[in-house]
Amino acid sequence: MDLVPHSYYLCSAEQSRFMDEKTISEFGIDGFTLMEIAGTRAADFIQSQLPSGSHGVFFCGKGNNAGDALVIARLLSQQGFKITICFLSGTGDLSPDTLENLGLLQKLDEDIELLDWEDFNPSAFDFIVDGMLGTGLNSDVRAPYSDAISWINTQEVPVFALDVPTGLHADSGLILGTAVQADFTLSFGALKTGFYLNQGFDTSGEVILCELSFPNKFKKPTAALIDRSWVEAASPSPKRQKHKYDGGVLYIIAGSEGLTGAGILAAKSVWSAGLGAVVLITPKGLLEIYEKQLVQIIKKPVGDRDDVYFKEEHVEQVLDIIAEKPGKVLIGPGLGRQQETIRFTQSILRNFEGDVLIDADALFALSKMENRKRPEGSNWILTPHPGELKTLFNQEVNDDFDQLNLTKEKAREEKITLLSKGMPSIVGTETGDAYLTGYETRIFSRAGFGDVLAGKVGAYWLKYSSSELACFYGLLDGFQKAQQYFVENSGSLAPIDII
Ligand SMILES: NC(=O)C1=CN([C@@H]2O[C@H](COP(=O)(O)OP(=O)(O)OC[C@H]3O[C@@H](n4cnc5c(N)ncnc54)[C@H](OP(=O)(O)O)[C@@H]3O)[C@@H](O)[C@H]2O)[C@@H](O)CC1
Ligand SMILES: Nc1ncnc2c1ncn2[C@@H]1O[C@H](COP(=O)(O)OP(=O)(O)O)[C@@H](O)[C@H]1O
Ligand SMILES: [K+]
Repeated sequence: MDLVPHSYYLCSAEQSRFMDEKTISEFGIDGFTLMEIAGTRAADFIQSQLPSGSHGVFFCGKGNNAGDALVIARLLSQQGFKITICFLSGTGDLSPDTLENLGLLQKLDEDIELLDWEDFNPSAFDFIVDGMLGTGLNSDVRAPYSDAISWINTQEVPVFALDVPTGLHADSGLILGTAVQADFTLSFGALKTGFYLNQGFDTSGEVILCELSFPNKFKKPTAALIDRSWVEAASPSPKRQKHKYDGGVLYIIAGSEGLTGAGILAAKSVWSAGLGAVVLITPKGLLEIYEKQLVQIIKKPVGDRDDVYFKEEHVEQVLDIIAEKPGKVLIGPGLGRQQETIRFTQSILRNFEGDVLIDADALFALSKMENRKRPEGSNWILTPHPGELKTLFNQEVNDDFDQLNLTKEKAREEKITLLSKGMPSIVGTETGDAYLTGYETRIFSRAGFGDVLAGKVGAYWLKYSSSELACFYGLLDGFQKAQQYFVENSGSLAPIDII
């Protein structure tokens, strides 16, 4: 995580509490001051979104999340905003800092309306602030909080959730009973993993980080968000090549009868990522198809003219080809699941002492392999989709939070790089770190996008010699091209559009 700016860290509720407590007890900035900073930053943002004079209703619980809301209410009232505050649990049991902030608000002598939920009179407000529950959420949302959420979610004005939308679990992104549907979530001190997992992505709206003065040494994240800005800053400049083979060769072992499309997409994707040398290894019976489709790519046929899928008898020939020039191997797209192909794949994986990206049907073969172990000196990147992830590790994956934990655990245990695809796609590293895509990946859930991604990751692996950077660039490249496509075209995205 050393290369990642702290603003891309993703934390759990416990990690947020840890930073909070350490900053208060060890570093010496008290909780009241932190709340003032949080509220000030949030008020600045809200003010930037709305005309002065707007009327906001602030829903407050009894914990510190409500304290943040009261700071914001105080600051905005001084800027000419009209304020209504509605307490869901009254004011008799407020946390100490929240109570103190209520006192400050009352001293202002402004026309601020303070009431309890029972007295709340729904009327026309210009915006809503959710200060009900933050990282203190500990069970399914109870009444009357759930009633307030139902009302909020029928309103058409902007909803600003403080720290976490009420009802959304900060770690897992699961909704506990019900949750506020936010337009903006103003996250304090660190982003939360839950914004990007499970229902979090669709519940949090636009996420804005409001930095607090936590010393960096207290920041211990669960994962980090993949973003082009820091990925580029963290990358060495790729070596300039004099000859096409200088950067190494990507050998693609892909395709079988009926599944040549996967090999074609992967090969085109590698080529378009700018790699100098790509070699597609194919059973000889399919050569003609590839000759027509992949003019610029070198093809190396193995076996006989009537071979239309890989067999164990091709292993020697394939091992000789991939040993010809330094490079890496991408194995899997469209291989099929014939028993002979599975044995072929397993034999390659057992015997090739180099770097391999294992995708699609090669993952299936790997999951059926007894005593699977990387040969000495080789590095592996695995790119399973959720189904393949379960089969590979023989473990149930109930939701995205499970997927994140399993990806981290298995990448570390097996000393591999694991790009676990989905919404979000998650990269686990051998050092036990995890990285998430924070963008919409459901646009890629059509056949073929996995092949394109595998090709890109393979190409970037050669370009940057880092399995992690390869995954980041592969993912970001696809996303960037997809965005570009949507700007320039209408209609649904196809794999070929992002090559
Ligand atoms: N301290 C700091 O430095 C800073 C902290 N910051 C802010 O503090 C927030 C965390 O504050 P917090 O820990 O007080 O928890 P918070 O989310 O307000 O609510 C806890 C209350 O909710 C209640 N409750 C729980 N579950 C419930 C349910 N299902 N349904 C109904 N009620 C439920 C629970 O009641 P109980 O169950 O215990 O009776 C408890 O009283 C954090 O998100 C950030 O906004 C920022 O200001 C930055 C500086
Ligand atoms: N650029 C990208 N960013 C994030 N995730 C991606 C990207 N490209 C592909 N994916 C992930 O890969 C999945 C497609 O892979 P997969 O299911 O294996 O498809 P295929 O049918 O091509 O094998 C997508 O649903 C998405 O989760
Ligand atoms: K909240």
